[in-house]
Amino acid sequence: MSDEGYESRIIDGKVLAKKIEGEVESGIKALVSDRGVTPGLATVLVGDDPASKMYVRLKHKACERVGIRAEDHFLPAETSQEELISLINTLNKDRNVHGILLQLPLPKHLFPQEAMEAIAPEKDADGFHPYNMGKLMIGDEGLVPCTPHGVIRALEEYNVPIKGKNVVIVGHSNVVGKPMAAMFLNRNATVSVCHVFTDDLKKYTLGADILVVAAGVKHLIKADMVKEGAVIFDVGITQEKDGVYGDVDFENVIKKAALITPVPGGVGPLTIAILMKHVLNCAETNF
Ligand SMILES: Nc1nc(=O)c2c([nH]1)NC[C@@H]1CN(c3ccc(C(=O)N[C@@H](CCC(=O)O)C(=O)O)cc3)C=[N+]21
Repeated sequence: MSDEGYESRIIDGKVLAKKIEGEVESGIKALVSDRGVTPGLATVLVGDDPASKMYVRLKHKACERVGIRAEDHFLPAETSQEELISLINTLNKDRNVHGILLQLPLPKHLFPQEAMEAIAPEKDADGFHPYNMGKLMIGDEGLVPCTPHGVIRALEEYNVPIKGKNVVIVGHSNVVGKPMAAMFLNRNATVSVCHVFTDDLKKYTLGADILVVAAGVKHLIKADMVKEGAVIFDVGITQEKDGVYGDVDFENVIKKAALITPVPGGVGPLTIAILMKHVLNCAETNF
């Protein structure tokens, strides 16, 4: 690696996202011409949190690029659980809606778990429904969460072996850490999941051949915490006035990493491209 510049160590999420979106676009063209079906994604946003609004907008723009019909359902912050479930039931029955995305987090008075369970499992583009999560857990990967799916796709793209490798995941959320661990276990990696209560984080991260960090703590991972030659995915996003920061101290950690994702321009665009792929998959299997 010493004769290569740092550039080559960077996993460019935008480039990979473009490739995936190209595949999705072709798949959609085929579906439209073979069956006359245009995939549809319904996004549901409750309340007007600016970050959530931006993420939903990014997803709609991606839909436009690949040829997915996107509908935007905006509910005011004071919406009741019953009203939210009622909208989801309507979308479940709508034959032109193949994927449903309930943007998280929800306002505090609502129950996200119950709302996600209301989504028809076959329309669960996010892969958050307990049915899809359960299938993932037993090694039957259908609709899986987009970010972990994107990480696996990137490893495949760069021919990084997984079987028998030491994988360390920092963060045990239902949306990233837990499904990520299941996907690596399904591929026979040795998996450690660290989180806020982990006693000595560095002890684990130093042993990682593949490190996935999804803690939401700016620059949590420093250069002295990673192994030389590690492959590192930074899932964190901390928005500050002067910019967006990841969970990894990129400038310094890149010197030791074989491959690393930047923030922004890494896992984020990849996640959105995979979401597009899932909507296509939903439309292909359920029209
Ligand atoms: N049901 C649900 N599904 C989600 O997939 C979901 C969600 N809720 N809630 C919030 C998180 C966050 N998320 C992001 C996706 C893309 C970028 C992304 O593409 N970011 C760009 C721009 C970053 C910036 O400028 O702030 C980048 O990283 O380059 C970021 C964040 C999806 N989420």
